[in-house]
Amino acid sequence: MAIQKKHAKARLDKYYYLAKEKGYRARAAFKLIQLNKKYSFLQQSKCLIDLCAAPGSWLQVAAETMPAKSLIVGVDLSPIKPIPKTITFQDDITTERCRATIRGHLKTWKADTVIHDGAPNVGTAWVQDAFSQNELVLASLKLATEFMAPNGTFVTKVFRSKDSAKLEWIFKQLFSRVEQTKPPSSRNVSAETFYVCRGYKAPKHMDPRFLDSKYAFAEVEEAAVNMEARVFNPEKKKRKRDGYDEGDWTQFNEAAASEFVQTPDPIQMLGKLNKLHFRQEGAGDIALAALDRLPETTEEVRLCCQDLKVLGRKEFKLLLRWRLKARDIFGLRQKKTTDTNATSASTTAKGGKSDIAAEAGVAEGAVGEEVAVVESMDDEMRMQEEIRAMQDSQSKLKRKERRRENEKKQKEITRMQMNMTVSSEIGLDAGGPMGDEGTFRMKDVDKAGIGRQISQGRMYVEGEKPKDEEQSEEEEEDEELDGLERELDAMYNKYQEGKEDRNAKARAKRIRREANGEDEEAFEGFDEEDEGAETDASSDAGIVEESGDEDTDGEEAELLNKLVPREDLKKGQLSGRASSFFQQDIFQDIGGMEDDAEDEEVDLGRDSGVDVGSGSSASPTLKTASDDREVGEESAEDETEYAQDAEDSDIEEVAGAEEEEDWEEGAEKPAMENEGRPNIDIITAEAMTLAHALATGKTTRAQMEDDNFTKYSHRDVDGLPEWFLDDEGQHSRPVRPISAAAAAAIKEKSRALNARPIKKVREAKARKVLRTARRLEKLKKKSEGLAEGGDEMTERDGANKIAALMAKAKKGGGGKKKGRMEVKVVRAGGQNKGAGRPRGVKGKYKMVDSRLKKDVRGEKRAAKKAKGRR
Ligand SMILES: C[S@@+](CC[C@H](N)C(=O)[O-])C[C@H]1O[C@@H](n2cnc3c(N)ncnc32)[C@H](O)[C@@H]1O
Repeated sequence: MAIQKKHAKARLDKYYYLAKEKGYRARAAFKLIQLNKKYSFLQQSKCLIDLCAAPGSWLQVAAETMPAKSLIVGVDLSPIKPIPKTITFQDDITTERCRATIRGHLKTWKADTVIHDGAPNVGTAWVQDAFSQNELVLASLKLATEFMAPNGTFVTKVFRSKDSAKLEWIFKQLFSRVEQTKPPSSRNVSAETFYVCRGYKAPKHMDPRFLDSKYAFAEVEEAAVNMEARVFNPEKKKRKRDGYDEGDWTQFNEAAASEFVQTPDPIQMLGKLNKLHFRQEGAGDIALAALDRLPETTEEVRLCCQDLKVLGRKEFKLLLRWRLKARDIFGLRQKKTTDTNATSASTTAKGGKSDIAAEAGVAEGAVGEEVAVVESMDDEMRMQEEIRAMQDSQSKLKRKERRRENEKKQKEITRMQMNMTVSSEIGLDAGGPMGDEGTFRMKDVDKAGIGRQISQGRMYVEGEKPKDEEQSEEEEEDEELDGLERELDAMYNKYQEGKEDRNAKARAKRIRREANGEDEEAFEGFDEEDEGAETDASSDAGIVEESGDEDTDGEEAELLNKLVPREDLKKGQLSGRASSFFQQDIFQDIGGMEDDAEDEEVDLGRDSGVDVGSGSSASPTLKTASDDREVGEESAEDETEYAQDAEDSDIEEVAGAEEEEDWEEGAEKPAMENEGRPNIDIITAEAMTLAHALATGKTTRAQMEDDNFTKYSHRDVDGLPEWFLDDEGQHSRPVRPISAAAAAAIKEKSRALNARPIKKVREAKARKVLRTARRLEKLKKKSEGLAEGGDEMTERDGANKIAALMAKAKKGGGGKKKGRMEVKVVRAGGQNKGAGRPRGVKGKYKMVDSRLKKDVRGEKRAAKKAKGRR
């Protein structure tokens, strides 16, 4: 009972209270108000019928919105208390009697609007409810078609269910504009939705079965069946393609993989579903069986189908590519040129070979409702079709593999050209470019003509040199693949957009990624991201490339080109991330950094503010990467935080620009230095560790340079797809060791940042400082005046006055504000017994009694004890 009460209470939302306040009989009034706000049908109506109108809130809204002297008729199973300007009666809208009564009230009039908010009386199961609600809708539509004027508007509530699509189809036959909408006042948890059907076509003749629930719901499905397929084979079997089963409102949705192959909108499907399955539920599911047997349906594909929600770009493309292949094989895809496919398409059209193939005519580009049919077909022909398709796919696969192999080898050669690798696997024999000593000689390459091939962007291994036809075919295929790649990219972006529409988190993630992406690009050409950050940081810490260094040759100069003095960084030679990082106000006015640039490397550690000696040992131990992963992650997070802070500070700068100008001499500016040292804990823990190691001689610069040559140093990014680079950027990066001291410093820095007051507080404080400075300035002028006016007052009087003024100004007084009035504490009891002001007490007073005092003290003691125990 209690639970029920709570539930009922929870339903009392703002619309309930609003309805009460406005005098509407039900909160439902707001649904009509909101619908009318969107479609403005009431203002233009002179005659309205409200079907299922009790208790009458829609009638109330209609009466107050429609023009004066309009005819408004309302009917309901339940009695409706009289409403001014309306006619109401009690009846069942599905009966003939109700129809006759309406006719009696309307006489010769025709309704401009028919509204229906009927709901079957609750208590039955949901499915049952939905069905009778749909019946009610049909009954109301039937009345509407009888009493509505051409071009009239019909508004009805529909519960979302399998049949709502059928209802929509019926509406669309009778009205020129049909829109489905859910007004904000309709609870989200409710399955109800509203259809606003405008422009009644008023057909002269209508089959009575059209609006009969017994036929109507079945007929719609029939009507939507693919007409072409029906011509070929009148014996058709309907396939369940109209969404999910009724009442299936679960979060987990799956569909047969064959449906994914057949759907004209794979993106929507991937976005909606959790899983694609290969379960063959009936013997008739030949499509699924054939798909399951395809060699293209690899383990990887199956794995991707298992959980669609975790698909990344790569997997997403894999599935789409697989779908396209399957569609090719089953003849579902209309290929542009090749004869084979043209033949396949024509045979499909003529004979309807496989069940999927039969759908080819429906599949691509079909808009709206698509109901597929399973054709009966000759088994042998189907087998032949499948065999042929498989053979096609096999030969294609072989060609592709061959090409891939060639590309691999071509890459291998390019790498060799760059002296990156000495490979014996590139399939080049003794006459090849490998010299006697195993060194690679470009001259030999040229002799073999390989160079020319490379420059042409293609490399074939001897003995495999393709014929001209094959080459052109491959080129064609290349182009097609490029196109496909672009198409897949576009599809993936569309899918991501859809995901972002649904999910704010995904949106935020993308924005963050985009922001970071820009910066990552800035690091391209050097090593990878982290190393870039490291060197940036190092340069900030004052690591300077000594121009005349013997060790530094051209290559090293390139490698170290990020180790530039801070002034250069300031001049805008920073990477995107670094510059946004250094825009933080924390970096402004940092003294000593310029000096650092001229200092020896060894000064680094000291200047960096890394407490070299802190910790138990004089030289802090370098922890292993895995030990410090957490810290590393934290520092990465910190960086993002900084980047965001940098943005914030930009905004603040704009906001505070005026105040900045107001800074006066002598006014206290926020300290930018940390106990005289520059706050260089701005850099990452990794960079700190590095600087520290350099400062303490744990590593040398040469060693550092060597360390920069890692497998991440030179990435061959040419021709690599974007998704791959995305993944690489995210996961393939070196993990550098971080010292305990650096980790501690970074943690401390985070703590300091977190402890920073919020912008508003900082602004308020700055304003206060500014005000004080202004007051002091004013006072200075005043005191000068006083000192000069020595005739009237003695020197001492003048000094006293100035001192008093100064004290007042510092206290913040001097304005109109009065000082706080003192509150006198009076002990209750004794002569202060009884009500009223105690004798001899003036101004504000507070009565305390000893008991209360003791109680308060006792409570405090107890709380302290409890805290101590914890
Ligand atoms: C949600 S209420 C309507 C509220 C109404 N629009 C208002 O603003 O006050 C649904 C109404 O449909 C009525 N109803 C259900 N089946 C009906 C039927 N067969 N004939 C007439 N009214 C029916 C119920 O009696 C109920 O009052």
